[in-house]
Amino acid sequence: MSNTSTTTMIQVEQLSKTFTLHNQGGIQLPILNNVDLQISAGQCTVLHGESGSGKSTLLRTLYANYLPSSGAIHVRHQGDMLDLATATSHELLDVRRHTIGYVSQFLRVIPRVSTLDVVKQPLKERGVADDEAEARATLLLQQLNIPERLWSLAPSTFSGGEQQRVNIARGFIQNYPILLLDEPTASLDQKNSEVVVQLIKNALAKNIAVVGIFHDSQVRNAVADHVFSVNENSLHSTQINDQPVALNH
Ligand SMILES: Nc1ncnc2c1ncn2[C@@H]1O[C@H](COP(=O)(O)OP(=O)(O)OP(=O)(O)O)[C@@H](O)[C@H]1O
Repeated sequence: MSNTSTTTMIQVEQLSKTFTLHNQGGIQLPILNNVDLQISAGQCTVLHGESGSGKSTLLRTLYANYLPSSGAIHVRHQGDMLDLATATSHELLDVRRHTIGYVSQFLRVIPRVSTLDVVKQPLKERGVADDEAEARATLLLQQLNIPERLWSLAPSTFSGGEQQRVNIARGFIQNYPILLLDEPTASLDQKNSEVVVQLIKNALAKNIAVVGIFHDSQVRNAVADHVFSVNENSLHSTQINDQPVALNH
């Protein structure tokens, strides 16, 4: 599943994140402590660790949802390395438009916006012609088994699994060089999980760097090139003689 490219797409250095609970007496919650991590093009890095260890916090910090307390997150953005910890808000928006895609577990639904438009939006924002955006959205919705009768409806009334698939279609519609996936198969049945595995493999074949959290061990083992253990702050390869190593928790 990986190719030979080793272009570094994200270099995390000594990243720490402490939450301060301002409405609870200013209590400090240290979550990430001096994390070092390198993410390469064309490879899938899985964040692993027990519940509450900080996997989602790390993923969100890589998307600049959270500002690091200290350390650096150097991202390859349009040929240069940009530190998200010190980037301007304008630069962060540009990174999100062109370089990093993020698929959260839950779709943020906008009332009255159709499924097709929700999926097309990232391409439209980049000025891609409507017929091209529509063709790509249609293909992804078909692949993800969203019935055509739902495409013109706003996804607010959809089931959890349908909403998650719309969100995945939206995340995969553009070939972001870096794709962050937070439990993309959490609400999906096996058939649709397999579609997501295939989409991830296709992305890796296009040299996209994927970072994900997958509680489903089958999905994790099917896509992981490396596992980053958030508890131990260590990165290890999962490939031994081309056989992924099973992680049982
Ligand atoms: N915005 C926030 N403010 C305060 N504390 C937070 C915030 N986000 C996360 N935390 C805390 O950080 C810790 C790590 O949470 P996080 O969601 O990153 O864990 P996780 O490893 O993804 O867990 P799970 O596998 O259960 O989803 C938790 O104790 C959580 O309560």
